[in-house]
Amino acid sequence: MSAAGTAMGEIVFEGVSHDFGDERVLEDVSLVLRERRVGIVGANGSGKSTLARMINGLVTPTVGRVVVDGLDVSRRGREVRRRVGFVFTNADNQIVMPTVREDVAFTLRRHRLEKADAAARVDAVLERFGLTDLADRPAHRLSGGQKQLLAIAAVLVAEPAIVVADEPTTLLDARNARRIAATFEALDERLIVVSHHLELLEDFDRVIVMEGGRVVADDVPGIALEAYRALIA
Ligand SMILES: Nc1ncnc2c1ncn2[C@@H]1O[C@H](COP(=O)(O)OP(=O)(O)OP(=O)(O)O)[C@@H](O)[C@H]1O
Repeated sequence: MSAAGTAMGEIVFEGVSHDFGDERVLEDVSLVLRERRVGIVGANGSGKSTLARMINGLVTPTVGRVVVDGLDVSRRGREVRRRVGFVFTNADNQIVMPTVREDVAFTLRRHRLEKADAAARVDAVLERFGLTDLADRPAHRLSGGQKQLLAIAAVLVAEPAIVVADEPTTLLDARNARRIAATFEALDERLIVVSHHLELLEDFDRVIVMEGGRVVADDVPGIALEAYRALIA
């Protein structure tokens, strides 16, 4: 156990509530996530993104605490963010460099890699996401789905220990959604995915169902997704 009282490899929510102004958007969430792939589902506005953003300290709890690999996210955000890669829903928010290749390479700027090693890693990730032919294109002129692929590539190139992805497949066609599903399947990194695309989560290890800021189901996908389908029917 670490000094913060939680083990390495765990993401822990301890009695977490969150208010935006007068609105309570998360209410007393306690979770210990140890599984390799965890899905989060729920209706619009149920608190999924807020929960996901807490894992790398983009949002800090009003009450309670979030601890990642023994690090309290509210106090050690910078260290946590080195371990947790975050893929945003709106890929435009994540694109920072002019071209596709430069944008992916930008993630590695502080990794102190040899130039050739960094270039090889960038090339490999571009290939993996079918972006090689687009490498020198202006990133902002890609299609919405291509931008989503770029956003995921730009996070994975750093090989973070944990990947949190907030609705990463909303704009993807069926082929690219399958590409992402296969990529997630093959990832060694731990993965937390918020999604309305329920098939993506069917092979996950665990699915959490949010409703009105609370966890209302938390189980293997077969059971949790059925509970969610019943909830929204
Ligand atoms: N930065 C913010 N400031 C104020 N209110 C916010 C902010 N972010 C989210 N909220 C509110 O918090 C509640 C939960 O939002 P959240 O984005 O976590 O839901 P969600 O389950 O991810 O929804 P969706 O499926 O629509 O993305 C909503 O009522 C939303 O309006």
